[in-house]
Amino acid sequence: MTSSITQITRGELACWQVRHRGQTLVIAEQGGQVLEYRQDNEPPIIWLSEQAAYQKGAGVRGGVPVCWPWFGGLTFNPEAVQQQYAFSEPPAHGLVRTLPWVLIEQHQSNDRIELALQPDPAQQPGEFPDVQLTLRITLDTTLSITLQNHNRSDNTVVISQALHSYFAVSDSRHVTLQGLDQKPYVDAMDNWHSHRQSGPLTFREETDRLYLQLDPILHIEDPGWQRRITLSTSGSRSAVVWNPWIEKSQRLSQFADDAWQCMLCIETARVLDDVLFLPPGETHEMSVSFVTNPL
Ligand SMILES: O=P(O)(O)OC[C@H]1O[C@@H](O)[C@H](O)[C@@H](O)[C@@H]1O
Repeated sequence: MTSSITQITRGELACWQVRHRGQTLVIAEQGGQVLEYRQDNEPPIIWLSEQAAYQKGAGVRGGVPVCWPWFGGLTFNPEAVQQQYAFSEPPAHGLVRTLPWVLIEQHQSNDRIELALQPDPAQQPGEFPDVQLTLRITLDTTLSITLQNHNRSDNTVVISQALHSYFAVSDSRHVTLQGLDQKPYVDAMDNWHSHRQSGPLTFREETDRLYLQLDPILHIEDPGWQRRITLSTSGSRSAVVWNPWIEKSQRLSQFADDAWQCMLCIETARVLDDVLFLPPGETHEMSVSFVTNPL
C-alpha cells in the first residue's frame, strides 16, 4: 500500500496523516493547517517548530496557516478590507486559523490523494463573510494547496489572504530567494515604505516584506542542503517574505531562540493592491505547489 490517510492526534489537535509515494503530510483539523510536509530521505520541506504547542484555540507555529479574510493586522489592510468589519480587537491573520475545519471531500487513487476542507459552518463567528472558503490539498508527486473563495452574498466581498508557508532551510543566512528582482515591495521593517528589489533576496536581518506584481515562480536556493524549492503559484501576484531574525525570535511564541536560522516564510498571498475583489456569485482560486530539485 503506497497511500494511506489515517487519523492521528497531536496534543489536543485531531489531524490527518497522509502517506503517498514516499511523502508524508500532516494536516490539523484546526485551521485546516498543514503542519508537516516531507519527502522520504530529504530534509523536511515545510518547517514545524520543535516548540510547537498543539492547543485548541491557538495557532501552531509552523506549517501552512491559512490567513483569511484578512492578512496580518486588520488595520494594515486596505480600507476596502477594513471597512467590512467592526472588531475592537481583530485577531491577527483573520478568523480561520483557530477554527475547526471539516473534511468535505476525499479522493484516493494510485496517482494522487485529494482532500478538501472547509471551516466548520457551525463554528463560524458572526463577522464571518458570506463566502464559502475551501482548502484543496493535492498530493501527487508533490504538494499543491489551493484556497478557493466562492461569494454567496449579494455584495462584492474584499478579501486579503495568505497561505502562510514556513519553509525548512539549512541556514537562513546562506539561502537566496530568486524571482523577486525588480519587483516592488512594501517593507514593514521600514515603516511600510515602498522599495524595489535588486537581485536575489538574502537574509541579513529581520525581514518582513510584502512583494507585489510577482511572476508565478519563486525559488529558494539552499546551498547547505544542495536543494532548490520551486514555488509555482496561480491566482496571486503578491507574497509576504518573513524571517524574525534574532531579537524577534526571543519574543515569538512556540519558537526557539535560534529557530530563525532554520526557517523562512514565503506566503502566497493577496495583499495590498493585490487584494481580492470578489463579485457576488463568483469563485476565485489561489494555488501554490512546491517542487524540490538538487542544486
Ligand atoms: O505570530 P503570528 O501572528 O503567527 O505572525 C507571524 C508573522 O507573520 C508574518 O506573516 C508577518 O508578516 C509577521 O509580521 C508576523 O510576525
